[in-house]
Amino acid sequence: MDDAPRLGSPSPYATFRRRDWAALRADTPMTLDDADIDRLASVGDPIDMDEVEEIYLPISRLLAFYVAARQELYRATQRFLGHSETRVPFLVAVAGSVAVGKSTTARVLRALLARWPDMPKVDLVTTDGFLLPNAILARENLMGRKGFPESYDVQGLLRFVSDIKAGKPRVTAPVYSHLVYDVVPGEETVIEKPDIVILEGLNVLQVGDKPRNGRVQPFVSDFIDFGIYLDADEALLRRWYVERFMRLRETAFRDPQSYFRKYAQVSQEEALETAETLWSDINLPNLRENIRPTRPRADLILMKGESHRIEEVRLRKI
Ligand SMILES: Nc1ncnc2c1ncn2[C@@H]1O[C@H](COP(=O)(O)OP(=O)(O)O)[C@@H](O)[C@H]1O
Ligand SMILES: CC(C)(COP(=O)(O)O)[C@@H](O)C(=O)NCCC(=O)O
Repeated sequence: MDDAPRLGSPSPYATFRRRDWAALRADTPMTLDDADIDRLASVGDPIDMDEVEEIYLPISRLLAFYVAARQELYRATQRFLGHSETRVPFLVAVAGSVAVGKSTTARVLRALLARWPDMPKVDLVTTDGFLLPNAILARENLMGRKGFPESYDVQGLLRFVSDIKAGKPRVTAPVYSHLVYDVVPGEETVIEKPDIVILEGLNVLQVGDKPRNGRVQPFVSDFIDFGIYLDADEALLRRWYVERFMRLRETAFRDPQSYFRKYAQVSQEEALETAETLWSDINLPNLRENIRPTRPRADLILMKGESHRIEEVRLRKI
């Protein structure tokens, strides 16, 4: 991984091989069983008890320290201002390429954090709900740019995260359906009085555009308390994307409502070609131009190898 700062200054990250990271679990108890773990995996993204014990329990322990420390900082400001103390939700971001397995990571984290002894309320939101509807993307000639910064309602997403951090008791987000490949009109996710929100998506560590009207543009990453970047080599990501597409042909694409239903009918070769094209024309350029450049902004970088196993962990130490 190349996250070293320029000019020979020391890396801001401490790097761990899997075994060394696993030891940092210390005495964190395991609160999930095999059935929980099976339920949390996504299509084509396997996860097992070893992965939870060796990778995710140390992350859960680390996050407990971060949440307590962040809360103490808020309290300091509130005391200074003479305000009565209120809790401010802690925002965790999970970023990374399409098909890297962000949704599994986000779900496992949610399950672990929700079982901390103080039973925090943990909500999970994906940024795809803030994609512009297909009707607008088509009108703006952006259907081939889904997932790129210009395909999102950035202001809506920004309002959503700033409302959460401002302690608004009820915040809503639009909902995206992978099945119909579009935002679902009238549907929403409701977030009420969360302690922790996990925000998962391609763009959660991105920063705003160039200054406009003399003002620096804020972005979602301004509100993130802890950012995780899930990474893997491009060749693996491509393989996982294509394999998932071919597996979905046997399942989700058979649904008459599926945007990709045509690909459940065509030949294996034609479906493969489509998956390869979606990867090389949309998802790979987006990874290179907009997603991977945000990696050095993460607090924790998880590097996956074959079989989706996390082989290396980098933790920001400065
Ligand atoms: N065309 C599709 N039809 C149904 N489900 C899909 C489709 N594409 C992706 N998914 C599912 O949507 C979820 C999010 O996928 P993605 O945005 O690629 O992120 P990641 O793989 O990093 O979790 C995954 O659980 C995946 O299995
Ligand atoms: C919906 C996505 C943009 C991911 O959105 P996210 O939740 O990360 O904001 C992505 O899964 C996607 O559909 N990309 C478009 C190209 C494709 O069909 O693979």
